[in-house]
Amino acid sequence: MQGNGRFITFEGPDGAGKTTQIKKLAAYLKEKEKPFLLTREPGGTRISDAIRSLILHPGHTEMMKETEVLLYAASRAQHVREKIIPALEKGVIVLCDRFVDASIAYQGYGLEIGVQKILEINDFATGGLTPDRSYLLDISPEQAQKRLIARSGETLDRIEQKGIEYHKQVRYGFLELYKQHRDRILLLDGHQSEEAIFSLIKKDFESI
Ligand SMILES: Nc1ncnc2c1ncn2[C@@H]1O[C@H](COP(=O)(O)OP(=O)(O)O)[C@@H](O)[C@H]1O
Ligand SMILES: Cc1cn([C@H]2C[C@H](O)[C@@H](COP(=O)(O)OP(=O)(O)O)O2)c(=O)[nH]c1=O
Repeated sequence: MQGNGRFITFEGPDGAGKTTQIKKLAAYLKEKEKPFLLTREPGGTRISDAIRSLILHPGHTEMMKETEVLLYAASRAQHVREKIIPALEKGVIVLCDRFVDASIAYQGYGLEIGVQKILEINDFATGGLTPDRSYLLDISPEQAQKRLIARSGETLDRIEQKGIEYHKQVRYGFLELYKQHRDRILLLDGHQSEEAIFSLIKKDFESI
């Protein structure tokens, strides 16, 4: 860990409820007057947000998987150095919607690039920064798809548009990560109610 802050990430397939839960934890910290930073990947800085638009653009169908991996890592490198580490050094609690685990699940497993390659690239990108705690929301691809279509009837981005097989592979990747990092990752069943999930997160957060 860097500095005195705590680095907390939220992970899981699209539609699992990460954004909902991270906002609840942020509201809880605000109420307790604890300094926190709410951020997300890809994004979080001006440069990282520009990279996000490049990656998720629905028209960029010709994007090579190697390009995709490096763009996520480039976005992360900027985010870690410009925003996350300075906040941790000031003792701020950093809540981040997705981090390296997402690259392992989506690109390592989903795009079949392999975990080792993703780890090498991301180790360079992050300088070895690892979350203190990660909340992994698990959900079936079928349920996730229903939620995404219901969510404001928005158009699905380039990743969300990929088929159900890709998303099954991503979910499998996240569950494999959990098996290897039980000390860092708390697995939560995303099919439960928002309140039930948050009470588990709150209880865990208070204990770390
Ligand atoms: N536990 C839950 N049960 C039912 N619907 C949920 C739950 N959590 C989130 N949702 C809804 O599902 C959709 C996706 O949730 P969101 O938090 O945006 O997921 P993510 O950030 O993981 O993609 C939203 O419309 C949200 O209101
Ligand atoms: C951070 C990251 C995200 N992604 C993907 C997952 C999402 O489909 C997309 C955008 O993430 P996100 O903004 O979390 O989308 P959502 O709120 O719908 O869950 O980027 C990767 O494939 N690799 C990564 O390293």
